[in-house]
Amino acid sequence: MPATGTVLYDIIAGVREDLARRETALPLGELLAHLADAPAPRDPMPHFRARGSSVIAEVKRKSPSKGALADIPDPAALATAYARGGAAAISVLTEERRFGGSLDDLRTVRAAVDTPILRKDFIVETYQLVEARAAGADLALLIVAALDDDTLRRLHDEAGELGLTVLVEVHDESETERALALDAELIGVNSRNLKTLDVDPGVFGRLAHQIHDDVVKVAESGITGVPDVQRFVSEGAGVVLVGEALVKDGDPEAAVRAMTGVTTP
Ligand SMILES: O=C(O)c1ccccc1NCC(=O)[C@H](O)[C@H](O)COP(=O)(O)O
Repeated sequence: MPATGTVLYDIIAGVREDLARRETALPLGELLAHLADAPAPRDPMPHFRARGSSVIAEVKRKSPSKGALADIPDPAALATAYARGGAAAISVLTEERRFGGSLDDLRTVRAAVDTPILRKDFIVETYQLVEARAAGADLALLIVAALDDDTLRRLHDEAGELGLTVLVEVHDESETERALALDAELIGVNSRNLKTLDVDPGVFGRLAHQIHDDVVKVAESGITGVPDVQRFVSEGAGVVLVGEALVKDGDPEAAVRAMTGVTTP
């Protein structure tokens, strides 16, 4: 649903082109057969609900806002470092054009760690949810700004039927109300406006007040270290999602460990 001319609109246009090619090469009926070979989905929620901050550590090579971030020639090695550092989940960007990711990255990470994996992509079709599960993902991202209400609810329900935990992502009050209407158990507040790329750390604290205490709140984007985690935890975050700071860190294992278990002072 994003307005034409926004970054999010342009990303989704490319996603739809790439998705159409994959669907032609492997029709949904054939893809569905692959589900039988997928490992059972892992439930991230007990770790997310544990006392102190949990970290979703992201595999992210580049982005529209910052360009090239890290080559990541060995995503398995990075994911293993994240897991050793105590990551509650690993987010794998699978969008190719703007983030340099792929489903092969997700399959590689799946083979390397037991940690729950989030497929971080711009999901607009059922096919992408089935791809995620078949590749071994345990969570999928649904961006409220990218979907109308009917599609959002349908994809949310389909993801649950596939055994995927859904991270419903919002950036303003209206999108938060739409996420709450889904009875979402996991809501991510992205400090980054996906239409303009502006990052406002104040968004989380503003929207957290709208979100019920039984919903796990994830603070996403712009997190550079423990002070940012402390701020978001003090505002009600149970989970932080971190990409750039971790892929650029010389010791991602230690960086994840430092951001884990942070409680309000
Ligand atoms: O990161 C971007 O530039 C971006 C642009 C448009 C849509 C999505 C984008 N990022 C996806 C994310 O939400 C982040 O990868 C994630 O929250 C981690 O953010 P960071 O720690 O700032 O890399």
